[in-house]
Amino acid sequence: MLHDLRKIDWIKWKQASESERTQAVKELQDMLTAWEDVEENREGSHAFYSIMGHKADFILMILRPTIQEVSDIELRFNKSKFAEFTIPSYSYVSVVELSKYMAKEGENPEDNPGVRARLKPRLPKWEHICFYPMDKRREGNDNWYMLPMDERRQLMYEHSFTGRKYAGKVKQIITGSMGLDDWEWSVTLFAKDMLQIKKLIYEMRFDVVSARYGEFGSFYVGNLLTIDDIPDYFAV
Ligand code: VOV
Repeated sequence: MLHDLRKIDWIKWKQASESERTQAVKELQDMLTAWEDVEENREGSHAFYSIMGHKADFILMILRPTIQEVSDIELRFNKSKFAEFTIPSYSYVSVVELSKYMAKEGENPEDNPGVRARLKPRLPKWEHICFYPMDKRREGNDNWYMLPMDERRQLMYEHSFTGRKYAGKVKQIITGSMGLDDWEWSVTLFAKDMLQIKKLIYEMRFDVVSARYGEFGSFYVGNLLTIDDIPDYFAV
């Protein structure tokens, strides 16, 4: 998975001719339409959201079965007319992975339909997004990686208990990035009501796994941008 966060160079955008802007918007819409087909065929997924605040103007998330496919999309995106008006502000590379805590002994995970669906997630097109990277702490007595497996499993169970209270309200996509990027996981949350994200994260702060062992990077939050919303969003 690639999280690609960029700013729009609004000055350049406003200075461009009407026909250049139209071409750029159309190229973006065409790319999103092509990715929707990929998603329909269950060969990947994507998300496109505007981002609030100074850290970025939009986030593009791309999920594909192989890293080469993700790279190709990034390259094609960079070569588009639309990308000429963007300035990279953050990016994150990670991979969908199966839990070591929930695995059932003796079961081939590929035989479990729930597991197969987990390996090929379809990002929900809910109104709001929240993305941040995180680590598990390794400091003095608070070293997650020195805890016995049973204790970690119990703490993760408590974590999932809090999370499950938000079923239908917040959907989480946790992807692993050890060895791939600067933090250990990316956390991406989707919600129909942004306040549910805030409530969930607040409640989780009291779970030992977050209170004692969680370390967090910058938070990015924003709103869904559909293909039909795009012309209005970029109208100047
Ligand atoms: C909708 C909320 C929600 C739910 C239901 C949920 C459930 C679960 C389950 C069942 C599991 C374990 C198995 C697996 O699926 O991997 C996890 C795992 C994980 N989680 Fe989670 N999580 C949520 C939400 C959720 C949030 C908001 C965060 C950020 C923490 C915070 O304080 O800001 C988070 C983090 C993680 C991480 C980093 C891992 C991997 C830990 C590892 O050491 O491997 N998570 N999570």
